[in-house]
Amino acid sequence: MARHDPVESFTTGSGPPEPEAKDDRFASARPAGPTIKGFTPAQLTATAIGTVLLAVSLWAILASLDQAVIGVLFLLPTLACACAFYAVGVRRRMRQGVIDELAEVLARHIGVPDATYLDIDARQWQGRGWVGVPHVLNIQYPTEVDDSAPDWASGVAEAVHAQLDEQYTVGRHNVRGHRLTLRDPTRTGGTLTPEPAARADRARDAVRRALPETVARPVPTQADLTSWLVPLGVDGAGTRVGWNLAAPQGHLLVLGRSGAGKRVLLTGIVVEAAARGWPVWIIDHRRVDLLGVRDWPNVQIVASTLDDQIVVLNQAWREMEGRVALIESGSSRTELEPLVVVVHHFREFASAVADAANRAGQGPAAASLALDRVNDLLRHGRQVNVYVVLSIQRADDPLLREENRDEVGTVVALGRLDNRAASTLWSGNVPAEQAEPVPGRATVQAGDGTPVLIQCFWTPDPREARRVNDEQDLYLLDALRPNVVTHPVLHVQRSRALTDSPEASWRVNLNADLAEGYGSSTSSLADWSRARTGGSSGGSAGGSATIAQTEAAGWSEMVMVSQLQVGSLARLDDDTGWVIIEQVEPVQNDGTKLLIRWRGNDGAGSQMVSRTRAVRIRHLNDGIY
Ligand SMILES: Nc1ncnc2c1ncn2[C@@H]1O[C@H](COP(=O)(O)OP(=O)(O)OP(=O)(O)O)[C@@H](O)[C@H]1O
Repeated sequence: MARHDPVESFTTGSGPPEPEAKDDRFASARPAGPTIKGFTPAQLTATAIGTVLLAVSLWAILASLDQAVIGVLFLLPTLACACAFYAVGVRRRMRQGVIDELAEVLARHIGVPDATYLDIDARQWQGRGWVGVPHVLNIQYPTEVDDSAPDWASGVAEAVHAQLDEQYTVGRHNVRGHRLTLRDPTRTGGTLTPEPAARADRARDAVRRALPETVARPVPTQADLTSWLVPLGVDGAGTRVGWNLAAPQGHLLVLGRSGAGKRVLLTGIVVEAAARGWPVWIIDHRRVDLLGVRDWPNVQIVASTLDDQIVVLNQAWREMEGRVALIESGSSRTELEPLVVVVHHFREFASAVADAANRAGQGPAAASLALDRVNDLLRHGRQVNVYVVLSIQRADDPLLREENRDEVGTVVALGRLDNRAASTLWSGNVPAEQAEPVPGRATVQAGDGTPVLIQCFWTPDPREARRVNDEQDLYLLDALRPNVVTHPVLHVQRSRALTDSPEASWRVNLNADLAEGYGSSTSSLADWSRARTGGSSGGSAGGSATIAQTEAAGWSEMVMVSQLQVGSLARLDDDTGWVIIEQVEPVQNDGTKLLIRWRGNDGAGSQMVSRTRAVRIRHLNDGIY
């Protein structure tokens, strides 16, 4: 297995990242206690309840003195007062909610650990319905905050403007007291924060002119293939924007509603990873979205049933644990090649796993298996070069906990996000322009960098391209397909059939393994990965033994069509299935193709196939079928 040297072209460095240093500037800064001016919502609610009780008691006393009518005359205005107290309490709570959200956004913008480090005193609520917006804001921040930049205060005003959709001017910036006062423009002079709508319109027009609607994925050069930067698309200036696995947080999160372009983007990522010779494991919860890459070289498995998906996730986790053990026993991270684990439609997958666990009568720990495993992979995977690509529909999905967001280096949000989701996702660093409703149009943020608008590369679905016989797409796929297959296909190997009961199935899944080839084989996936990385460098003696064992037993492999021979047992495509090759002839006037005549279970046929297409063959003397 090839070692991965650092690649110079990386902007953020490549190769195994060092653990990041923690920001301890605020270690000694005590969070300011929240300052709530006037009555709290709870006090107002208590007053309302007290008033109701008072009114009812008064009425009861008067009624017992045969003065019920006078009692009602007392009761009605007092109840009205109670309602008013209650309504004011509710409004207070809603205003407090607005300020809490603003504090979250500002905490990220200012760079304090969380919202409790800020004290925001919001006053003069006016306009905008019943709740209103504050026209004066006093923001007290910790002394550790670096507010020396000349545009620091106006930057905060802009962040408040983006969150509350109201213009502010900087009323006063008390640098010594670490207090910033923002006011609405009618009360004080000063520079208005620019209107987001106008800013966004200008930026959107510029981007619309610059970004094309379809950009075919460029065929990787030799230099690209040694890089850990996986191209995602192009920005308005035509510069490639990529996912850098070697960045401090290596994983990738893909967000987007139905039809936004997740499948196309994931197909591209799989193709790029496979071209670099990295193994790819796919959990495709919709079952058919990524089926098109099932026969792609180096895509070891596309798990489309829930049972298989559970096994693949579990095995990815075990693989990670195995790699950690290798590192603990002295191996170097640079000996471990990247393993890319794609979890497509994570929300649905996690829910389905929870349902399966409940059906099987398992406890809450089992129900959160998918979530826990993915969290572990996100947290520790990159230390051992196991990288997760997570796709999910909504940016505000509660499955994406804040700490997960910190583990994910690159986020691609396809399509539009609402303001709230955007400010949470981009940590207050909200992009000036929203993605247009064009498939594949996305906002990308790498680390804490500025989010950029890109058009994701178009990568055809190999199955679909074959089905509709789209010549251009087939040509592109031929060029993208790796010529060398470094990782064999895998299948789920279970100890026995899954027919007994949900409980038995659950247990069998947890103990199931992955094995090479389509048939039964003894080598486990974890062994195989380690074997490839440690084989010659002494990383895993057990792994080397596995390869030898596998080769003695024989296994299926991918070859180019030009390598097919008469008598080969080959799988040309999904339609023909496994066939025996009877003849291989050149095609007249087209040196790029070969005419293949074959015979299968359902009869014989012929087809013209590109010489460079990779097809899977099985060796007739290996005895595994
Ligand atoms: N990068 C792109 N360039 C050009 N067209 C694209 C691109 N991405 C997606 N499309 C178009 O949009 C369609 C829908 O894309 P895709 O299937 O990837 O969406 P999706 O987000 O996976 O949807 P779902 O969640 O429903 O599976 C594609 O069939 C394609 O026609």
